[in-house]
Amino acid sequence: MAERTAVAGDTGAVIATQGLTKRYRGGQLAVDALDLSVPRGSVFGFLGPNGSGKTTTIRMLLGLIQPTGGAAHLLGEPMPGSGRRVLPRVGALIEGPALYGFLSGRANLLRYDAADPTADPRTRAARVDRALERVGLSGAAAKKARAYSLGMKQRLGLAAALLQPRELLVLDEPTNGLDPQGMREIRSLVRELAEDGSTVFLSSHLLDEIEQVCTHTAVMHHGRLVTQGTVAEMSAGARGRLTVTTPDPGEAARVLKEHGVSDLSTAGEELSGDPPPGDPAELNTALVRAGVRVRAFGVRQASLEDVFVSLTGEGFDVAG
Ligand SMILES: Nc1ncnc2c1ncn2[C@@H]1O[C@H](COP(=O)(O)OP(=O)(O)OP(=O)(O)O)[C@@H](O)[C@H]1O
Repeated sequence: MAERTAVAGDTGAVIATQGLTKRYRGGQLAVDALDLSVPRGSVFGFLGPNGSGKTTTIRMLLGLIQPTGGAAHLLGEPMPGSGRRVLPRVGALIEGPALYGFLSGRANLLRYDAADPTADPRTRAARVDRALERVGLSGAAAKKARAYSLGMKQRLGLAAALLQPRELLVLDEPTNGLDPQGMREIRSLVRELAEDGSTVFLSSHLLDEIEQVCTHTAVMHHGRLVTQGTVAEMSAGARGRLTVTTPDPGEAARVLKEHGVSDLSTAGEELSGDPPPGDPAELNTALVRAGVRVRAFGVRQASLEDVFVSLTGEGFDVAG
């Protein structure tokens, strides 16, 4: 789990929404009264199952679609009204980068840079080379983009977002469709970018990705914000899962139930359940006193999945 925290002494939110709402024309309420606050310097994971409203939120934040209600501020400025002024300070990667397959990686970036009226043409080549280097594509810069793997394309998209220094990076499912190696590369790049001082806001439907990379998270469910805060606080706030390994599972289950353990399940010699508040050592003592032979006893730290399940009463269904 990431241990980094937001930059000390600077609590300004780089993204703030108040009651942000989107109802699509067909009547679908995709985002429902969202109050989001993304601290400067955080790696903020916007987590939710498929269809929970993440992309819709990002599109509203970047001024790509109009909200039906509420307000959004990006870097302290109202959106979409201040888009022209704010968006040059924001790098974005949404729904896969738009690339020309017949051009090399470098030529693609040169085009991106040329489309930016604030970019000095005299320093263009150096900027492009630096961005390629940043994402580890210098060696493949002359290759046509259509020959790139999905991970390389994603990195090229990130390079485009990094041509200028950015205060905020907004990445919509940046590891979607990547193999484990590609995912690792993108995740370590995200960490590096954050270490260099950018705030990174990334959406994901992968719980472990958020746990590995992010300092903060907001959890969405059916268009509503379920919770937000630091990843560490959130996991600490939820009670972990108790597991006991014993050759006497029947007797163990009886004792654990009697001592307030709920949602018990047994698989062979292993039992698991939600422990009651208090010191779990008491449960172990009770088992031993009752003559249960305990081979292993532990409380696994709560994961974000436990938090999600406890707050929504539903499993975290990524296909949902
Ligand atoms: N253009 C649209 N018109 C109507 N409904 C839409 C439109 N775009 C998205 N929706 C619906 O709004 C809800 C939220 O979708 P959204 O794409 O924001 O979710 P998501 O969390 O980003 O999911 P995914 O990861 O699958 O993209 C879904 O029920 C989706 O079907």
